[in-house]
Amino acid sequence: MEATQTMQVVHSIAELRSRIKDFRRTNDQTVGFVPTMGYLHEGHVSLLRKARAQSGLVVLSIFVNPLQFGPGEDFERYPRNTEKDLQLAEAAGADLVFMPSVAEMYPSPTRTTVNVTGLTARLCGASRPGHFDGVATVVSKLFHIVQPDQAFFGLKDAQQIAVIQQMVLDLNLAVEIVPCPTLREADGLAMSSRNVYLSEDERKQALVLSQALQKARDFSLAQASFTSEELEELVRSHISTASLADIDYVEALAYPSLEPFDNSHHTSSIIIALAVKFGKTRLIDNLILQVRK
Ligand SMILES: Nc1ncnc2c1ncn2[C@@H]1O[C@H](COP(=O)(O)OP(=O)(O)OP(=O)(O)O)[C@@H](O)[C@H]1O
Ligand SMILES: CC(C)(CO)[C@@H](O)C(=O)[O-]
Ligand code: BAL
Repeated sequence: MEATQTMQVVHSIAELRSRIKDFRRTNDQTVGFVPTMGYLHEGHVSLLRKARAQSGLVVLSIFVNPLQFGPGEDFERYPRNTEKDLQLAEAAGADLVFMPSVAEMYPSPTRTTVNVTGLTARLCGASRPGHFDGVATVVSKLFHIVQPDQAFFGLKDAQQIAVIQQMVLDLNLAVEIVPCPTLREADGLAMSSRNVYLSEDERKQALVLSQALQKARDFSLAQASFTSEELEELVRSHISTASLADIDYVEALAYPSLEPFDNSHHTSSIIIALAVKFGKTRLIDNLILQVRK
């Protein structure tokens, strides 16, 4: 297959494998992979563009993975728009789109799961028990199916990247994980498929998230050193100015170890990660600071 051919959509694992095999037989270029849950926005498009620039074949997956949703979460109502997704994917240069059904990915109750310990103890791992088992399991399956040289992930899900990097290391998977920056709306809100759930008021108030992180960045630049508590308090107090915000967590940790730190002098990279609910909508965002020594 030539990278310039029109984009192809496949639903079965066997067909995807056969197309990638054909590409590998006739090419020595790399395969780049962008896993998503669909309802694509510019954040996803930026991952596809990066994959396009670096790979001979660009594979996109669209699969809302039931294994990573807990009871009472939004699996059934997760937004879907296949027609628009395919238009955006083609414009961004995807070659192959893999859209399996749940039955194709999980033909029988799965008895094998991938559990990354330690890194999943805090943040979304603590708030969404089992979530990262679902993510690591489906990403591991997708990596085995696609066998990409590189896989592109957004830093909006920074804990997810740390977990997947650890899984790749521990299981000797032959794929390079490429972390990509968070794309934001013009006013600063991190792009997310779930933003569509927000009411007009919630959307306005959700701005406090990126503002709070910006305040934390300014504070960190103005201080010779600081503690995690100082950063967390600053972020929490700004978010609390929004009456509709219900904080799930705000945590400052070393990154990518996701271990607590006392004083910024002791670590080189710090994440301030947050999850906040507006009504039924849970949004995440984060900021990664490189600490001056
Ligand atoms: N704003 C963004 N900028 C860059 N990458 C992003 C952004 N939002 C999501 N991604 C990345 O796109 C990939 C697929 O994510 P996903 O389909 O869950 O989208 P999402 O918008 O994060 O959805 P949701 O917020 O509902 O979980 C992940 O690697 C994710 O980190
Ligand atoms: C990586 C992923 C596609 C696995 O379902 C999902 O967690 C996501 O969209 O970030
Ligand atoms: N981007 C993370 C997918 C989820 O929230 O399940």
